Amino acid sequence: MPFQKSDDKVIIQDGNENSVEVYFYGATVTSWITAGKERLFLSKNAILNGTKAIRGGIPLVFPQFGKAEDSDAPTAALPQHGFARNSKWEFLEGKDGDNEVTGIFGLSPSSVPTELYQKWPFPFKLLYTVTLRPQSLSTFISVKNEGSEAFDFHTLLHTYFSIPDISTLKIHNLANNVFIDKVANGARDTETREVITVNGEVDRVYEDVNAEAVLVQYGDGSGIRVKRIGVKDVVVWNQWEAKAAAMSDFGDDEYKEMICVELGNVSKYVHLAPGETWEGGQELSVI
Ligand SMILES: O=P(O)(O)OC[C@H]1O[C@H](O)[C@H](O)[C@@H](O)[C@@H]1O
Repeated sequence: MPFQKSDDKVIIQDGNENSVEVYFYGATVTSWITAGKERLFLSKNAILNGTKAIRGGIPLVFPQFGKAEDSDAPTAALPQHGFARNSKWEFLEGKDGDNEVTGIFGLSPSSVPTELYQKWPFPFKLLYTVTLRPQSLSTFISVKNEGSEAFDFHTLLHTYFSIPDISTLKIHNLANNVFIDKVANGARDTETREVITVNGEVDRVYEDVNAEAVLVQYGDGSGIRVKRIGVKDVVVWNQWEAKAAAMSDFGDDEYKEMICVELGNVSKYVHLAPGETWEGGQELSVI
């Protein structure tokens, strides 16, 4: 059976040691196993009962990344990262294809907690398509404006990768892109490094990046190729020691075992006219 559904999640398997687990809460992918190996990070302190966004895996950001900077923005009243990660999605369909297995999840306003939806009351339909192949995982979002006025949104796949050791991590293919440094009060700069290493807090939004894919590479040369499909920006985040210690749903030392490389459209809003659909996502493949 490729789809094992329980009350709170579905596990999608291809019968060849590859699987992906998706919680209905947030449609959060919490595990991706290829060749018997876990590729995503999920905190040992993650809260999985639907009372807080899941700390790890691939939480979905919509319709606001972070907090809106402009207090007049229609998303200004929303909590950090919007409401998609705090809503219970529907598992709409499972497809068992040739060499791939797909789960499709949906979110409509009626499933968003009322107190959140009333802060951004635009009619929309989100579809989230998760496709497992032997060496890769694709995750795609589509956003449809079902109302009679345009709306603006951000969206992001906030992927937490499980890594053996932050001290040997290398991130490739972000050179020559402009970034916003959230650790330096939003200062703008241009990345000069061909190979990014992480030895302290990092929280950067690389805008409109030039490379098709970012490589997340571990000390032994293996890693994940993170390919952009229809999305423009890449966020790199590791909260490091002090912030990790201050987070209730994150282990004190776990910052050494994870890196977030997040693809989406967050430096500028996507403007969506009535009746229009926007689509974008990522393909993660093992290197
Ligand atoms: O703690 P959360 O609301 O899940 O946010 C976690 C992180 O998400 C993104 O990576 C942002 O760039 C960070 O500034 C933020 O701290």
